[in-house]
Amino acid sequence: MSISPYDRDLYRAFTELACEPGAVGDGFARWLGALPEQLAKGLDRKRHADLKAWHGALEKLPTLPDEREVQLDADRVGACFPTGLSTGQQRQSENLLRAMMPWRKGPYQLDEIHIDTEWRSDWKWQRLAPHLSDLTHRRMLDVGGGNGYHGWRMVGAGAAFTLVIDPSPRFYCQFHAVRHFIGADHPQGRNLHFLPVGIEDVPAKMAAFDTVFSMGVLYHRPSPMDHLFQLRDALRPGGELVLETLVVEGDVTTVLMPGERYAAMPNVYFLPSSRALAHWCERAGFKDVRIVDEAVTTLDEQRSTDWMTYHSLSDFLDPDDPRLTREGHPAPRRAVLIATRA
Ligand SMILES: Nc1ncnc2c1ncn2[C@@H]1O[C@H](C[S@+](CC[C@H]([NH3+])C(=O)[O-])CC(=O)[O-])[C@@H](O)[C@H]1O
Repeated sequence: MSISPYDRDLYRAFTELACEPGAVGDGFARWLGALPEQLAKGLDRKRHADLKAWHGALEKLPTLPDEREVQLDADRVGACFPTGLSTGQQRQSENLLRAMMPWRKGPYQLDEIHIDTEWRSDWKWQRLAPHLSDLTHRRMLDVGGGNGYHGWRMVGAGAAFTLVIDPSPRFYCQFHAVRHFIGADHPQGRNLHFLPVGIEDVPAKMAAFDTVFSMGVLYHRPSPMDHLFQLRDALRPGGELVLETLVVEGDVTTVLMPGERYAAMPNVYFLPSSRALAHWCERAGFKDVRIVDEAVTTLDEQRSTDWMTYHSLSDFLDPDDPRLTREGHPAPRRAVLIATRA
């Protein structure tokens, strides 16, 4: 079996974790066995017609100077090079990064290239970060982590091992492009891993992660309680869940199931009130459940940019009443919930 250089550190980290005693070792040993098949399926060029072009762009990124300054915090996520990149390297990098558009999650600063993404993902992090347990030395899983923006913030906050899973092969390529700038051999570059799979591919009853994030995923799941059970089972007892999803206003019994589309998105199933969401989490085996943030998404946080030129939130709202989506539902409102696995 040949392992792509992009996935070498992923295998190395899984192999080390598979040697740990108890549930962690057992869970990662099972997952390690499934990795070749999962990677082959997630990166199957027959299923994803554009993958060849994104992969090609990734492979053409120029070799960068070893000396770099990595920053993974509120001011910037990215790296710069004290010796500078040549104009040719800057231009080539920017063209190749643009070949992976649309860039939805970020922003990133890769030397002088500012990737102004559709979402200000840093604002979401800023809202939830004060409520997290100390991430130092923790083992993290980010389910549906997009191109890895929040994963980099977890590494920046001191997490030991962070795994982003997301079934999008475009996000896999974007992640590795950012990692190329941060440095695959940089201590922080080595701590973040990406697997192009969905939550359904996480082995059953891992009980291995100290913290599990699921942000922007629950409303896409046709069976939200099953999603909560899967998140619970990935956590060790006492581990922390960070759950962010679309909600509606209402009491503990309120839940909206929109029609075929919600804010133009297909595959949106259940939008509970935040109190109903907390109740679901308690029923799923979580304790100390608390809603730490609830806010209507603003047009400054999600918008079209030079790096994501398609329609965005303003196009999905009722032009006469921005409190409603164009389908007549309440406009997107998101809650962040933190809970502990009982
Ligand atoms: N079965 C699945 N399992 C896991 N992930 C999935 C699945 N199906 C789709 N996804 C992925 O879930 C992500 C949802 S976006 C949230 C990104 C980030 N977390 C954010 O909070 O900004 C939604 C939003 O824009 O908020 C996408 O990247 C999908 O590819």
